[in-house]
Amino acid sequence: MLQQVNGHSSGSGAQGGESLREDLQEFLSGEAPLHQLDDLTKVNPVTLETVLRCLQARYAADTFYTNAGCTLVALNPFKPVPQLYSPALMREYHAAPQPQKLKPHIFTVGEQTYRNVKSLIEPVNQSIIVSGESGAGKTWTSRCLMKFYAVVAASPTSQESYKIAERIEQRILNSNPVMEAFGNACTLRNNNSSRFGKFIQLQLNRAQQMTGAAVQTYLLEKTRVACQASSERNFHIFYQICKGASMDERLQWHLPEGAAFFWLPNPERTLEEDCFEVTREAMLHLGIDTPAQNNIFQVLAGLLHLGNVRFAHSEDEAQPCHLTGDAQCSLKTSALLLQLPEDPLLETLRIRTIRAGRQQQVFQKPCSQAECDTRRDCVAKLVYARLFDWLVSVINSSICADPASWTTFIGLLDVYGFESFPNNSLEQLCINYANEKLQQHFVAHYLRAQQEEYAVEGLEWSFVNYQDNQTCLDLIEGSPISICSLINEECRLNRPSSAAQLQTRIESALAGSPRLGHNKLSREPSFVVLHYAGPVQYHTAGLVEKNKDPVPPELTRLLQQSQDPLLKVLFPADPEEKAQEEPSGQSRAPVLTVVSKFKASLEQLLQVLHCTTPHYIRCIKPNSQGQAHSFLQEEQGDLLKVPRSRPPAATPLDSLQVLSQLEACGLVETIHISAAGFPIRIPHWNFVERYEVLRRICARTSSGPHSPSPAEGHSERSPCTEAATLQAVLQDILHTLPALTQAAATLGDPAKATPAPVHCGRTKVFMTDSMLELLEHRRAQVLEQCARRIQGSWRRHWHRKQERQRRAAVLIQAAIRSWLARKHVQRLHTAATVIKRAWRKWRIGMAFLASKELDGVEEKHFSQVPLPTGSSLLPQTQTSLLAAIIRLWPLGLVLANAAVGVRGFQRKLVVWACLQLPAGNPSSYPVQTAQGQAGVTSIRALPQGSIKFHCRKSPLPYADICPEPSPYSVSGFNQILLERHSLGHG
Ligand SMILES: Nc1ncnc2c1ncn2[C@@H]1O[C@H](COP(=O)(O)OP(=O)(O)OP(=O)(O)O)[C@@H](O)[C@H]1O
Repeated sequence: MLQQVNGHSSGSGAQGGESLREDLQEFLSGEAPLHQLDDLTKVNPVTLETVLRCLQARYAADTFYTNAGCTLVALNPFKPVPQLYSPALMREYHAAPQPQKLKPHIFTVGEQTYRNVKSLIEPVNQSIIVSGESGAGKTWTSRCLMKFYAVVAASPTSQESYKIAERIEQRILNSNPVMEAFGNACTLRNNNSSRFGKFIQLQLNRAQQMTGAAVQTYLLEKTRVACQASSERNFHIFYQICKGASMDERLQWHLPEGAAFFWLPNPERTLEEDCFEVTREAMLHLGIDTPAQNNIFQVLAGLLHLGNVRFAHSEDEAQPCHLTGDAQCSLKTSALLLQLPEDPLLETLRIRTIRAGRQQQVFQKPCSQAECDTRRDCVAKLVYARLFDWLVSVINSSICADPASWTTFIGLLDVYGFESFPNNSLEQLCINYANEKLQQHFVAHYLRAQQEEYAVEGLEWSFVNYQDNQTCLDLIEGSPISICSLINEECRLNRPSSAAQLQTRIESALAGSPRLGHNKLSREPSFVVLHYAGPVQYHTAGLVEKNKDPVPPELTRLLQQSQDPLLKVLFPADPEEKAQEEPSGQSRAPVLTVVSKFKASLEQLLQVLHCTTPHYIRCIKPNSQGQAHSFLQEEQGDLLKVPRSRPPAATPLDSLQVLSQLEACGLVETIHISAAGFPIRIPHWNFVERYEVLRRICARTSSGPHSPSPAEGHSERSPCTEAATLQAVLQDILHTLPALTQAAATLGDPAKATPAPVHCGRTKVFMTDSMLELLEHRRAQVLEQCARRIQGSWRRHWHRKQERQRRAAVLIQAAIRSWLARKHVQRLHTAATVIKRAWRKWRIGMAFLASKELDGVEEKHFSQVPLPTGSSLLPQTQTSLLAAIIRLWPLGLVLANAAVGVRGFQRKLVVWACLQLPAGNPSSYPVQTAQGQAGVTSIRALPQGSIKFHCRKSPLPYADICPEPSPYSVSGFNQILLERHSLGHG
């Protein structure tokens, strides 16, 4: 379903699909992590994948029990789990006010059954059906449950009754090792595999105390006595006696140490189940005393020796087969141990007795080697099967309470799971037939439970259209024609028919059955039955013979001759039995075939189960290696190791086995039943929360009775928590669904145009996968539209924001630039002011220095300079003269120091030009130079503007240099006077 949902979003890529899937997974499964989900039906949606994931997560968290509706799924830990089955825990579950609120456990089931019995609500009797494949933990579970009842159902008031109860419980518990020793064997799949089915009835009195028990067994695999698959073993008891017998017993039973027996393969393997002492002890508790035990073990030793009796092929058909090698010795020992006459034993094994004609004339015909082997094996199987039945009857007589002393019971059915091997025969047909029957029983019960849930939610059951496995049962056991009836008919007619003929008969007679298949690729004659757990191919070869399970009457007669006390009990000389064992072709009595016997016992069992309240425990084997910490998950096709450091130890084939177990135990069927109804159950609030978007979108296009306007819808959102509003919103969403399906139809998806399979219960919305798919698809569309709108708005907003930011940036930049410019100007201004101030200061300093540099006599000296002749010069003339002096001082200097070449008039001209005296008589401006005179050597101007005459030779290096015309030209501390004009005007 999730894949389908993903299919819609495939356009958005695998990643998008994955995220949607996770999102949906999270939504459907709620917040709880998978390993915390106590009930597999709460895994939403209930698919194989999610169920496997949940089981795997729980297994990784060392949580081995999980509910699956009315079923408990038990994962085999394959390791001792401390305190998981402790008496303290038993008492805790027993004392809990609501044990179902504790963690799922077999004790929850145990306690539930116990309380049901106490409540006396019909049907009072309870049954627990423990199923699963070999090695999944059925026997373990049954054993633990028996211990649980032994603890909780034993609270007698008086000391005496306490002792009685304790003795009974001990006997019940002791029946386990005895039955396991005789009925269990080491197989490829389980070291302690039960080779029989059993139903244990724990009998309770009015005070719900365990007063006794009864065991019923089904289909013991007796062929194992004489025939074991390679790498497998015979029943445990044979190994126990060979390994555990004392020296005396070895002598008594002719079991020398290291003796080899054909029927004792792989004796070197030592298992914990090979504990002879435990078996003997338990037998003793059950009332089988030591002599009786010895008798049993002696017979078993006799059978082992019988297995060593080997026949050689006889060239002459008229002659019986000879014995090979040590066979004679083995025959002798076997006859001795079985207390049978040796010769009749050999003769019965080698010669067939035939009665023919009206007179019932007796003919004797030597058997072929194969027939001899079959007859020898038949003796062993017959003895062992009867011994086993006898043991069961002894156990029953030991543990069974007086019918008047018990009123109710709790039944424990430990039944072999569904089997499908490469080569399936009558045994698998019977086992799978039983599983089909139990599955039908389970389905009826599960559907009833479902019905109850729907009723609680106020839903009508008629929506669920589920076909159970009746068609398959019709094919197997139906009347008048079915597989069983056809096989029985072959036995009754006793006509020679080949395997191919049987196949043709079955196929032609049952051609109309939808559950009958045919494997065209199979070379062997076979037919295929489509079981609820998958198709199984049954080979027809040997089917009729196995069904007849013929016991030549002479073999029974022979065993009746035994002097052994046990064999005498097992094979009493019963005239009725004798008559029944007449050759079937001649007898008018109905043939008692394996199938008919099995069918009868199965019907009896189902009758019992129908009168009880059933409880189901499905045992699952997490891996085929029997390893702890590894769980195989089908989806990934590989080994999912809990601690990742461990190396992988299983192949993908194993992962298929995990899935097939889930199929075989009916878990897949449970899922299918869920799918036939409403596998998706979403609480109202969650539904509204997720799909409210649909309502708001659809409100624009359609106006349902509850559809508010979009604006209303918006304002309504917050009060949704109110129950009434929630209901209104829920109804609105549900009203949009027909429009959705219609839209899907117009878009050319007719599959989704079917009426919306959605039902609103009291607390949950129930729907099918397809509806969820449609809702999710529409939601994805709506979200996409919303996403587009959000993207558009966001882009617009973003662009506006960007524009605003750009403008702001420009503004900020301009402001900063102007601020910087102002700052710069300010700095320059400040700097200029500082410079100016410093400059002024410096100039003042310079002027001061300059003034100090000049001697202070000049002015005085100048004033004292004698006026030229004719001191009648006017002050104006004096000023002019002073100006001339000032203007001419450089020239004077030049001339005074000039080269010798300028003389006389030339010299005068130069002076004239220099002075720029007004035209006139130059002689009126006599020029005095310092040359040749001590006196003014330079004229300097102080910064203050006053003029000083330097009367002596200046030490300043620049005093002789012609000054620049610039008023700022400064070349020494004192300034060479340049302001000619100001001086002139001054
Ligand atoms: N709850 C458990 N805790 C620990 N180990 C377990 C548990 N259940 C089963 N096992 C282990 O798994 C093995 C097989 O279990 P068990 O014999 O009960 O399987 P089964 O389903 O009865 O097989 P079969 O049908 O062949 O008899 C046990 O011998 C035991 O080692």
